[in-house]
Amino acid sequence: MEQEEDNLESLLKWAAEIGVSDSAATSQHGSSNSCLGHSLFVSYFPHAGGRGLGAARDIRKGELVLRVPKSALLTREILLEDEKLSVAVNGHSSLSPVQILAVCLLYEMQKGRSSWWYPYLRNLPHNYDILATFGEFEKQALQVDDAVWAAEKAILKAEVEWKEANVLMKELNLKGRLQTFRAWIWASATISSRTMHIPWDEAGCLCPVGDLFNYAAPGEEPSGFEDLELQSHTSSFQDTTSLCGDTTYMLDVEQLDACTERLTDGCFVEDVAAYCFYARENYKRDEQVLLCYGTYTNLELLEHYGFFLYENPNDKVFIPLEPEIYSSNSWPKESMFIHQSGKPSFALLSALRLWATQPSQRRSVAHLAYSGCQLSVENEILVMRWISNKCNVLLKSLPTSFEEDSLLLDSIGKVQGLHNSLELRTYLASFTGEISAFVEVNGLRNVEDDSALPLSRKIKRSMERWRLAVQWRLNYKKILVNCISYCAESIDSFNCQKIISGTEHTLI
Ligand SMILES: C[S@@+](CC[C@H](N)C(=O)[O-])C[C@H]1O[C@@H](n2cnc3c(N)ncnc32)[C@H](O)[C@@H]1O
Repeated sequence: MEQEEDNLESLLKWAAEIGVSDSAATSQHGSSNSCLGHSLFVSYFPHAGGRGLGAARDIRKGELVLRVPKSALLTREILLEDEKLSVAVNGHSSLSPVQILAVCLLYEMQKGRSSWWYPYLRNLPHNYDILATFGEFEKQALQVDDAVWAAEKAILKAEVEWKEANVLMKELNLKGRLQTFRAWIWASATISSRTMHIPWDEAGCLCPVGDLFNYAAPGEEPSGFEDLELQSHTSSFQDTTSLCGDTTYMLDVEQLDACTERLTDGCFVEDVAAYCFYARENYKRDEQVLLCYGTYTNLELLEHYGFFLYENPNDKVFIPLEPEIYSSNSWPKESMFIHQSGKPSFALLSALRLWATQPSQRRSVAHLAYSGCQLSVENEILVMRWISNKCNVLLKSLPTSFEEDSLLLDSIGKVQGLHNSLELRTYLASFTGEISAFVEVNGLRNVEDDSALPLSRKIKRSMERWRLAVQWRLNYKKILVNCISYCAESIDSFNCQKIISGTEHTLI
């Protein structure tokens, strides 16, 4: 712990020396022991990302809170100034920019203390929980086909990319441990979860100190109109055009445009040749200052960043639809889903209303369906029943129920609090099912009775990924449960309308 604090202190000192600053006054560069203190400080936020940045004072929305000069950004371009690396990389033009950045990163790690980036590199996380790190047990614990496939794809992609880069890593004489799949996953996860967009390199850059911001999802779209759902990634800067007051250190329109394109609250600003980070909202002193990395579902967050949000306004559940539904409308597939709240998306409702209409009548009501109108009480009840039934079938097709998962999650939480293999074995002895399978898979069944050794790091990591998988599927099921309630409430209200109007066929 003390070592970590020392490492962090050296990082902040080094960053100050190279011009990273959270102060608008450029004169502070190089003189301070830390690049932070004016606007930000590093702290630990146990329920929102762990290590992150807090507000050192009250901060107004739109204020510049951190600037990282171009020379401090770790890019392929800078790392390839090393001649040996550059010559070797030149012979491997088939590797992607991200693969090359991964090799460059591992090559830089090999330099150890002699690397110019050492103060930064040694503060990088040692482990990640992105989908590509999931073992078979953890992958299956996701239960939902789409998620299991996403994990399989991510693992396969990492393996293929690693094998492709292997020749280059050998040529560079990387140490054995830096050539392993484990090291590759570490480098890929570092890139996936920490790089920021730069206009001149699609692999992005690592941004010292700037990569300490934890994530907040972009808020609701300003108009609330769901067409915006069709843009898979929206910017949290959309509503900052009304900024007022002292604009000296605030986002100007051009910067705003630049950042909007990049879809985050931070962007590279050419004029000042620095990565600039702006407050996405007003913060009170000591609150965590968050950054929007983009618009992601929970599965996407897990895939690329190794975490997800319990409350994610951009989470979605896709229910399987009959081919005829897809062919009877022109909505893109990805627009037909259920929101985190349980409400069917605009496009899903529109598509189902049309599909539930007699084929001979579809043409005449299509314009109403596409503009979001309900077609008739009967049609609406049919649609709600259909969605509710689909959700029920989907829930029943999964190996465990919402309630069972909640209990399991409690047990995993308790297990994570245990200290050694003996405690673990004793606690888990009474369990069957998935818990028992975890014990088996991790070889805990054969632990000696008197083993009071602390749990291995490997087991703790595996347990954390298992917890993530169970929590993810629980959130997924919660959306389906919410949707069933939403449909039931809608059906009740339509039945009331039917009674009042005395007819089943009126257009609403
Ligand atoms: C760019 S880094 C942010 C700083 C990071 N916490 C650190 O200690 O270096 C992104 C990583 O932080 C964690 N993270 C960020 N936001 C989070 C959040 N809201 N909840 C949980 N973890 C989060 C995830 O592990 C993610 O991959």
